Amino acid sequence: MDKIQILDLGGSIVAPEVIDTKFLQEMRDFLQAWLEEDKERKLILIIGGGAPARKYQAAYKGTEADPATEELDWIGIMATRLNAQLMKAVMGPLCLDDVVTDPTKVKSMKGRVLVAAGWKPGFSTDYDAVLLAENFKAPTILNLSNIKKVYSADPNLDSSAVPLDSLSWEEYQRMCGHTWTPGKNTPFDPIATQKARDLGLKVIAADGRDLANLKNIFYGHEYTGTLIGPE
Ligand SMILES: Nc1ncnc2c1ncn2[C@@H]1O[C@H](COP(=O)(O)OP(=O)(O)O)[C@@H](O)[C@H]1O
Ligand SMILES: O=c1ccn([C@@H]2O[C@H](COP(=O)(O)OP(=O)(O)O)[C@@H](O)[C@H]2O)c(=O)[nH]1
Repeated sequence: MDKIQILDLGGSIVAPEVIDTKFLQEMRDFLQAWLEEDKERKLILIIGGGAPARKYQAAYKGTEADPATEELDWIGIMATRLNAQLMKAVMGPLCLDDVVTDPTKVKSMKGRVLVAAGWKPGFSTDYDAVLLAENFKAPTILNLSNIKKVYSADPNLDSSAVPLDSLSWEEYQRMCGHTWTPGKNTPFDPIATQKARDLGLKVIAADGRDLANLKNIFYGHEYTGTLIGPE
């Protein structure tokens, strides 16, 4: 496991319809224990918009026949910032920096944990995670959301979709496309995908609520999830 770990935490994990405070506490305890084992370890947590983003975007969409894409993104960004502020508080003294809102400006951290939120319209927090991985020279992003694996198609729309253990960036792009729409539901967003591919990064997509599985990933044991890239 790398000394610096980039956790791209989907909003569905941090802020689902009802926030699961016990889960947040358990996740904090697990991450804290991992950090305590080695003084050189660090964590960057990038937090998605979750239910508040979708709820507020839906409210705005309800008022407009043709809602502005940028407004939808800004609403989503503000939700990521609220969720990130919550995560920063949950991490307590491990996190000494303010929540990051421009990933291009940050190249170091004071604490053991850095928490980041959305930056500007045009992509999701997956892209912000890629920019932070680039700045901190981390080769892998752990993308944690509400799915156990990436499937051959969206399993919620296609019942014949099969789970995949690994795939290349090219295969992933063929499946999830190249264009961005606010609130888009894909395991990794298309803009982030192109940048991750260009940088030769790896992404492990896994279920963020399964802490036993997360432990397996952190400690290099066999895990349930999908490896995308690096080719
Ligand atoms: N090929 C695919 N494999 C798995 N899930 C997919 C795929 N394509 C689309 N999805 C959708 O992506 C969703 C996960 O993305 P998202 O809801 O944005 O997660 P998060 O909010 O946790 O980042 C799944 O619930 C699923 O509906
Ligand atoms: O840098 C960013 C991050 C987020 N968003 C917007 O905020 C929404 C919620 O963020 P994200 O998709 O990362 O949250 P998640 O789907 O993981 O809950 C996105 O759909 C975008 O509309 C954005 O425009 N720029």
